[in-house]
Amino acid sequence: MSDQTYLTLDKLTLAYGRTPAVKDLDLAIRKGELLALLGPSGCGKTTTMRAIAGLMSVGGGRITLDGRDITKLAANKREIGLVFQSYALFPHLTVFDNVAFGLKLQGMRGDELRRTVEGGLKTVGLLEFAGRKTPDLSGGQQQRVALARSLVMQPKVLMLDEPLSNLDARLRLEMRTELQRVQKESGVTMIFVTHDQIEALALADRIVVMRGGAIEQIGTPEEIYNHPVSSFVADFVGFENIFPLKDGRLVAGNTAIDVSGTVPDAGGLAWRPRAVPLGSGPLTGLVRGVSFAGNSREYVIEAPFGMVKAEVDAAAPVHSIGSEVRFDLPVAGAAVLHRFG
Ligand SMILES: Nc1ncnc2c1ncn2[C@@H]1O[C@H](COP(=O)(O)OP(=O)(O)OP(=O)(O)O)[C@@H](O)[C@H]1O
Repeated sequence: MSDQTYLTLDKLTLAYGRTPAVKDLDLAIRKGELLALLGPSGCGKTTTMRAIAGLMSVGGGRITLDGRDITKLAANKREIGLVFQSYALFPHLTVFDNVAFGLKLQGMRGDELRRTVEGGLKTVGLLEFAGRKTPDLSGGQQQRVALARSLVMQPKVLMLDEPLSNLDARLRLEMRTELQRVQKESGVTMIFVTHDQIEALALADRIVVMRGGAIEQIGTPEEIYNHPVSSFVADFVGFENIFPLKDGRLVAGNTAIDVSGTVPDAGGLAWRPRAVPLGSGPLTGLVRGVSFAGNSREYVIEAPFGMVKAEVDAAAPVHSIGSEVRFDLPVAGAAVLHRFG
């Protein structure tokens, strides 16, 4: 991956009629990067992707690809590939002919066509299926045909909209690894849209978390997972205990929470259940729920200021439902949030 910016969105503003969808979005994507657009439904991921692909007109701002302003360029001139949730394969054509389709339109024929299509099928591990009709393939295989069909066109950027959401859990895992491998091998710059944080964390080089048509945070999976900047991102990546700071104190409602450690000057603090020790500490609560999760046990504790979730080793002493338990929210184990709300 080069450090140079390859695709740039500059103050991009998008709307459907009078309904704004994306506002003043700035984003710089590097060549060869695998970038995830992550966020809840309606945050503007698909709209952003459609604008990059040239499928919707831009209300304001600029899109630059490989040094060229493509803001107003027709979709078919942008050299951007798209793989949709529904693979949109031709059912009456073989795998080979599906992958060959776009190349033929460009006038490629004969040996060159065969070599290119076979190369694409090899990349996605489907060479032996070249003669099959696409309805006779599994969902994951169809997805790979769609991927090969886009890859052989050698797009400057390949965009995938919820690429794994139609697959069952096992296939999704398999395709995740596959997508990552194909991206690294082909070196193509890839952007994928997802609302699944696990998928984004597992796959992407960098994640863009979107909220309400704007970027909430950009970072590596480690940065997003360990250092969410806001309560919104923390909540999205599985911090279940999130509290605001007011006047240098951690609070829930109007109640101050006694944490151990010095509270920083920030918008709030967040703990994953794993970071909440049980059995000792300055806080007390009642156990309202316990569930066994293999290596660990998950507790729901009712404290005077609200519910707290804790996860401890399954081998640790069990606290039964209804019992009082001591616990801690140690500042040292918290993610410090710049913004709350
Ligand atoms: N065709 C449309 N007409 C009017 N408004 C639209 C249209 N498509 C999307 N919107 C609105 O634009 C905003 C952004 O939608 P968008 O589809 O980009 O979100 P998303 O993050 O991709 O969501 P999802 O994960 O549900 O696909 C939303 O408020 C949505 O209601």
